[in-house]
Amino acid sequence: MTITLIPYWHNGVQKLKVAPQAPHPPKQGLTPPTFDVDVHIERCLMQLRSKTTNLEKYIYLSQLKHESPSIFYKLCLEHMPEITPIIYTPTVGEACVNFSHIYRRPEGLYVSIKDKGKIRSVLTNWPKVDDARIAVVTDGSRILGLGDLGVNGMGISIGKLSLYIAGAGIRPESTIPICLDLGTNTQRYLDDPFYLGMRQKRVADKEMEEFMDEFVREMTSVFPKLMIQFEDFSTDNAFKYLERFRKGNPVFNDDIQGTGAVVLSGLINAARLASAASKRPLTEHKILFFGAGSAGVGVAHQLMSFFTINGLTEEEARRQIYLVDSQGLVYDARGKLPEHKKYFSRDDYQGPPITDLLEIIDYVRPTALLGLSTIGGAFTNEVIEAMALINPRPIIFPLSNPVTLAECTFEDAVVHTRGMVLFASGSPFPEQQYNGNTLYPGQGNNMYIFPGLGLAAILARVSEITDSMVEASSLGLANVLTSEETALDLLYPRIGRIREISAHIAKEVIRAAQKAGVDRAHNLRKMSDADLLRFINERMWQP
Ligand SMILES: O=C([O-])CC(=O)C(=O)O
Ligand SMILES: [Mg+2]
Repeated sequence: MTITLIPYWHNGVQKLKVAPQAPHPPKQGLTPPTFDVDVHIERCLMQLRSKTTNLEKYIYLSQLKHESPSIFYKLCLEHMPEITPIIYTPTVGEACVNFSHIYRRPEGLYVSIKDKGKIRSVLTNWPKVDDARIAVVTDGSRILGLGDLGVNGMGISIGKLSLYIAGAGIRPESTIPICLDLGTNTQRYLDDPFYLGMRQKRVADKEMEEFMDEFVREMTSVFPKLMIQFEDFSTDNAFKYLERFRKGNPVFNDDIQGTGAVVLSGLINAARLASAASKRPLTEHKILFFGAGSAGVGVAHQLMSFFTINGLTEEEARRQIYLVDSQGLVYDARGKLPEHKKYFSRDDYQGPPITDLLEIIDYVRPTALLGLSTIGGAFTNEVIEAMALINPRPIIFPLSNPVTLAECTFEDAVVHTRGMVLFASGSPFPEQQYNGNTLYPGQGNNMYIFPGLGLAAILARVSEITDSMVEASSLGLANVLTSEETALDLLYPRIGRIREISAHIAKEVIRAAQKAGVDRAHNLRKMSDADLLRFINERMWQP
């Protein structure tokens, strides 16, 4: 027997290890005579395409993932644009709504309010405690724009982690999808005999707080190398628990910070393209937020920090931002406001309340209109035309998920701006033909950010995730476009390049972590950028 040595990196030092022996060929007769993996990927694709509904496709893929993770992830990587909308937004939304009906087998970890006081004993039941590096945790209270889905929210934790594995090469056994069952206020589920969660209303704030304190304390103790991504908590709790736990723990909130980073990145590239006509840098744009929940306010804060880094005072930066919520323009004289909206409330408007979006556009004259309202179709043709009337290249981002809740379609945005729109949505839309040109919609979804950010957090073993790291992920994404992509007016890179994109983002985030002094893998500090990038690529799991 010959022994082959292969080089690898450990703590920044190149070492050698014995190459694994080729697996024994399958015993003759137990597989078909001419089985071939590459042909099998095509076979799976053919089987997938034969399903007539998206939900059936979702079920097919989750069975495939269970039976053969390597084939599943190979399929994902080779056909990212086709697979992503099934395992993730928008189909994952439908899968969550129906989760208790399509349920096949346990996947992930359920921690319920009845475990309060003994959460540790639930966490230690996880079969791969030592491998755990990343958990996506939801309480199901605001799944995409679909509202309180209770324990059915598990589907979103599973979907996000599939993208971590496919998009950033996190090892499958390092991931833990978690759903916290704190009850649900959705009566339809409480009445549903198939519903898999506790049949009770959501617990009161104080009880949730005690539960969350115990949960995070035990998570960091049972899984000391774990990063936690909070996902789809209702707005108040999203802000509250991010602030409560982010100091000294590697936690981040995908809806506030991930969405903030991805939208900033799209705005940077949109402003670059728009400036050819308007000569206006992003810092001079006026941004109107239609929707003031966790995502809207998260994006507004991300934008603020970009503005101030680029020379505006805090006051100047704040003046560029206008929030609209369900009661119209957010301004001081309107009366009491929830905490997360106060900072952006306008003091230069005295009333009366303006609720009509067209009137608000007329008053603000925004250069960019961002939809984070979960009100499908809120950007009517008149709204789109109004934006086109005041901007040569209007920036219109209907970001609500899933696709049915998008504020407008790409087609409407193209037609009513005569092809001039700079567009990104949260969920995917098909490209459009206009005047003989193909126009491409951007997908401003946090899926571009979290895989690379999480990979960086794991590799650099960070003690916390700073604003500067989130900012670095955003700028990293904005700068990763190829010249071919820029020439096509794309705002985001093609999703098929996700591994390359994630590696680049991870490098930028690790550098930011080092600057902030929150990295614990000090050996990465002395690597050159090229070595760090190679190290990141080598660490990615390959199906
Ligand atoms: O999951 C997605 O597609 C993006 C997201 O975080 C959300 O909409 O809550
Ligand atoms: Mg989310």
